[in-house]
Amino acid sequence: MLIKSCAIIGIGLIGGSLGLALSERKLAGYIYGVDLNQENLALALAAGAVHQAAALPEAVSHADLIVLAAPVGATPSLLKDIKQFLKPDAVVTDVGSTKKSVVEQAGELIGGRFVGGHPMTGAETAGFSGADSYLFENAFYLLTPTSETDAGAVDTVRRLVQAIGAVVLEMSPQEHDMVTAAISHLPHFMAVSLVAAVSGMPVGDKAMLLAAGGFRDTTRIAAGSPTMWRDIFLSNGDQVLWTLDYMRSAMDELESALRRQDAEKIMHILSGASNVRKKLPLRPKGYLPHIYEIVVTVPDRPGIIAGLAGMLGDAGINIAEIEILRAREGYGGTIRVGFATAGEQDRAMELFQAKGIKCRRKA
Ligand SMILES: NC(=O)C1=CN([C@@H]2O[C@H](COP(=O)(O)OP(=O)(O)OC[C@H]3O[C@@H](n4cnc5c(N)ncnc54)[C@H](O)[C@@H]3O)[C@@H](O)[C@H]2O)C=CC1
Ligand SMILES: O=C(O)C(=O)Cc1ccc(O)cc1
Repeated sequence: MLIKSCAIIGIGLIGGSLGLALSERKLAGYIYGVDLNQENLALALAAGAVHQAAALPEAVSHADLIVLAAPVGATPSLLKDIKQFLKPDAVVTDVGSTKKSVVEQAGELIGGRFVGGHPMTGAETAGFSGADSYLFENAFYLLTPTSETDAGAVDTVRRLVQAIGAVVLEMSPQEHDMVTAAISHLPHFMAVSLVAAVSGMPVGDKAMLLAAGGFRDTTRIAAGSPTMWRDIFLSNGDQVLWTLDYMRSAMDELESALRRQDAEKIMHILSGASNVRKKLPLRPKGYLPHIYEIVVTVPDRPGIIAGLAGMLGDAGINIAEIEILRAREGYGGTIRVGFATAGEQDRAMELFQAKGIKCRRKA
């Protein structure tokens, strides 16, 4: 056990997943859940993510660790609310998607015992019903201590984050907000704008009916919680606007090449993006062990994944990772299967090939 008593304020997707991860791994002796939403509290209690649903004063006054996991717009008033009830040596952290303003406010209100945190993992489903105790496994978890932050408090949060299976990266709140504006907030801005733009076109209704592949992939995150994303945009407005300047120049460049019918320039831009996209790491390379992968193409039939998993299981081959890369109704799917060793990868290839299943080694 790392923490005797913990209070999670906001027991939705992230707070709930944290509660599950802490309780299943027995990392916290007692977990209080605080939320305005009674349904989320009841679900969290029933699933064992918290031991007790409590009011904020009771939870905070007993807790050694307080985790703020409500949307970032609620954090400033929560910091004020918890201040008067904190035990003298309690550590406070948050999971919010933006860091600079929260870390500044927390520094003023709470001092060095606040450690800014941000798990780089999640989903577009809000609320406890989407909570998952494995959410943090192998995910980057950003911590943003400053020169004012207490080293012991950082150590407490770092050990807890590592214990739930995440990979800690430390950076300044300012750098955090620039990086996440680029890889998370700008993509969300673009996904939302893409949905709005296409819905507003005269062909919008028919286009939505046919939307598949590219449109679906590019807009998945637009289904995320409007409350959460409103707060993120408002709290990181300057950095999001800064990334939009880059976005506009990139779009202008492609647009002007198109207006000029400049095939060579268009090709150059497309190839450049294609090369960068293909090299995106699937997982934090260098932090986790190498995974030996194969890609399997199978018909779209009920039970097909269970069939593949069963064949591997019968042969004593352990699956380290499995991911559906593509699944189109009626067209079959492509599945990436990862193994811990090259030997298991070889044996899986032989097994599938012997059964006539289309597969290839992933480079
Ligand atoms: N959803 C995601 O993929 C990720 C979200 N985050 C951050 O995590 C935080 C929580 O997000 P989610 O769990 O996704 O949202 P959620 O909507 O699933 O959960 C938030 C919970 O906070 C509660 N809440 C709101 N105001 C409150 C208040 N004043 N006092 C107590 N409870 C309150 C809500 O009732 C809700 O149950 C946000 O700051 C978000 O930016 C960070 C990483 C990923
Ligand atoms: O659904 C996804 O792909 C996400 O990227 C989830 C997410 C949303 C907000 C964050 O601050 C971090 C991760």
